[in-house]
Amino acid sequence: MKARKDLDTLDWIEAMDRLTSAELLEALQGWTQSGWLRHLDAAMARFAATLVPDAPPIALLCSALVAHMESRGHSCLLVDELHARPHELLGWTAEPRQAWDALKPRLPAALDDWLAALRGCALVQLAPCGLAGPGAHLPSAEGSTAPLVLCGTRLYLRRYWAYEQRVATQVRERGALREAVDTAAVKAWLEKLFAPAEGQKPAKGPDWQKVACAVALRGRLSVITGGPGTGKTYTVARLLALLLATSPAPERLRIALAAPTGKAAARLKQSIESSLQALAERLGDGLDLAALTARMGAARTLHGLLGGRHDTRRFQHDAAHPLDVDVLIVDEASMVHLEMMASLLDALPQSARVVLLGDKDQLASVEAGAVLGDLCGEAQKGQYGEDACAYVADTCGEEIPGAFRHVNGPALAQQTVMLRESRRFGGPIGKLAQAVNEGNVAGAQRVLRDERSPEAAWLEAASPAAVVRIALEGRPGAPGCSAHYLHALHRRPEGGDEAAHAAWAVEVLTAFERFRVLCAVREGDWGVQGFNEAIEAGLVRAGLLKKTGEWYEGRPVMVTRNQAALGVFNGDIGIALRPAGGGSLRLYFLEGPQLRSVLASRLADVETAFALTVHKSQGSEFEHTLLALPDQASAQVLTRELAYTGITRARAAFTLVSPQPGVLAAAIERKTKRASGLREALQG
Ligand SMILES: Nc1ncnc2c1ncn2[C@@H]1O[C@H](COP(=O)(O)OP(=O)(O)OP(=O)(O)O)[C@@H](O)[C@H]1O
Repeated sequence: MKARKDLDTLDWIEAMDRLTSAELLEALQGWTQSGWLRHLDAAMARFAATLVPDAPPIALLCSALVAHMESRGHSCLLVDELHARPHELLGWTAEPRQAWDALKPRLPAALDDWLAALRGCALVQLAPCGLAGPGAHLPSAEGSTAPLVLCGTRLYLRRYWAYEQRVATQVRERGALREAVDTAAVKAWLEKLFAPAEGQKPAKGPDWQKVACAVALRGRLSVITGGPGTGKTYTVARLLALLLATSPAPERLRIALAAPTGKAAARLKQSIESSLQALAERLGDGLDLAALTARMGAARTLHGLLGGRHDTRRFQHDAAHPLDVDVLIVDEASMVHLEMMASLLDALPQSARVVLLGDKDQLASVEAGAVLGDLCGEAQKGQYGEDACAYVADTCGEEIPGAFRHVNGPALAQQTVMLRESRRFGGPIGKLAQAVNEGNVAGAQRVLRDERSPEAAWLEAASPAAVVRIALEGRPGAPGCSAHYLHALHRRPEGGDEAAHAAWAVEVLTAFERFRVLCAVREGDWGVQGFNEAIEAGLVRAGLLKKTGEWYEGRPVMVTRNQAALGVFNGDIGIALRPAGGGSLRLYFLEGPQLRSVLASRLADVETAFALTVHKSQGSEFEHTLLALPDQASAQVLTRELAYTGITRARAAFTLVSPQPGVLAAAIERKTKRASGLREALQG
């Protein structure tokens, strides 16, 4: 009896000490003021408390943290991870870690209690794990307005759960649709399209490019992944030719090209066009590839393609107003976030084919989701089933090796092909990228320290001043630096000759594209802002730039907001120049070979672009890329994907600059894991 009484007392003391909702909201407010959470995160918890006044504190805490995790790119909050490893999940060290540790004893101790509290709370709707089933992917279908959705131990903001369900449904349905294929005709065409050029050795093992082409031909959705220079666009150009050759009504084939940024879209178009041109020269009159090129039209940003409207998440094109296309090619798919992918797939007519191209190992989108990574997580292994192997044998005359076969391979794996041989990188940069990608720290360090290969170099214990020096003077053995485009700028033609002026502007812009400083972070001496100021000041000191105000001739800028009316998009990079014959500064952009300009004073949302974040550099390449890795960046920033993406922006030379050698190892060892239920939803 006494023991019972003691227990009651303990329970009572424990209950007295339990955190109240008011205390939790106050703690969140404090965390916001300390900069550990965003204001929006704490506001989410307050909103939840208003919506459901008796919501338990753990539900309010999770409301704030699910919003916080979304801002860090996660589609959901892993409640079990939060319970078991809160510091790692939140990336909190020192002070915030102590704040969490002080709060934790006042929360229920067991994960089951957390989950029970969430399940019993009116803020939370329960959903099955995996794909919720027909109709259930529409949030309104359940008539619930709960702002959170719990699937097992994954807690979502309702919107993100709905996006994930929409993407999974679309991918599974489209991935299973097969087009009728005349295998004999396709085989004959593939042989022509992929015939090795004179003197070229045939591919060792299966020609994955050919396989990718055949696979994409028979499905309504396919994924072609591979590192830089593995021939993704080369392959897709051949797919378009194959579609033209085998379509019953080729003259009516509507093809659209798109990418997340304007720059990537322009590059895709240029690359496909040059591939088609080379192919046309080789094939002669057999196929009217010139007509195909003409019909492709401009490559668009995904935002532009879908008809993005100002200040709304909705697009002109959606399930009710689908896109007018038969074939959609989307490049740089690793940059496509979950919400955009849901909108894109919704807006595709059932009859259309979509081909996603991208490098699954690159940084995922800035916004939440890691869709390409989730779609082709197992691409390395192939996992082709009997039917796919037979189809490949019939159309490509290729035997898929046993290592890439699987009796029960996932459905999407049958429509996914990984290209494995880089045609661009063979030397040190390729080796370095591979070592980083494989998590091989010693291998990466060896390449960077090998003085016999100046293509890749490492200033291991340097200061930010070393970066500025290279930007100004270059590095021996590496082409390009920031000063070079200014030498071009000073060769400005006299007079008002428009053609001479345009040729000069192209020369300046092209020279600028040869070199770039890439940073892991935005702020501080090692960040984009610090380097932009320091490089600009250095160029002024060297007499190469005259800074006459915010806008000055030669200022390179990146657009930071879409301004469709002006034809400029987030991520576009231009240089301020005076027009032919003088006048107000205009911002000149190069899209492929096309030059265009906008009055500089009309552009408010821009920033100087001597240095960029690695994120913003995706979809671009520079002859010489300098990657500056600080040691003070938060753990989430310095990752393997960041290092790999930075390195693979380099075409001919790569320079790594770090304040101490350990930074590289730390980055390589930290592989990003974005919380998402997409892989599971695609399978279940
Ligand atoms: N099978 C091949 N035979 C000959 N040349 C090839 C082949 N595949 C690709 N190439 C060439 O290799 C280069 C890289 O190809 P491509 O641009 O298609 O690669 P990618 O994967 O799209 O690269 P990135 O990711 O950088 O855009 C191009 O010059 C292309 O013409």
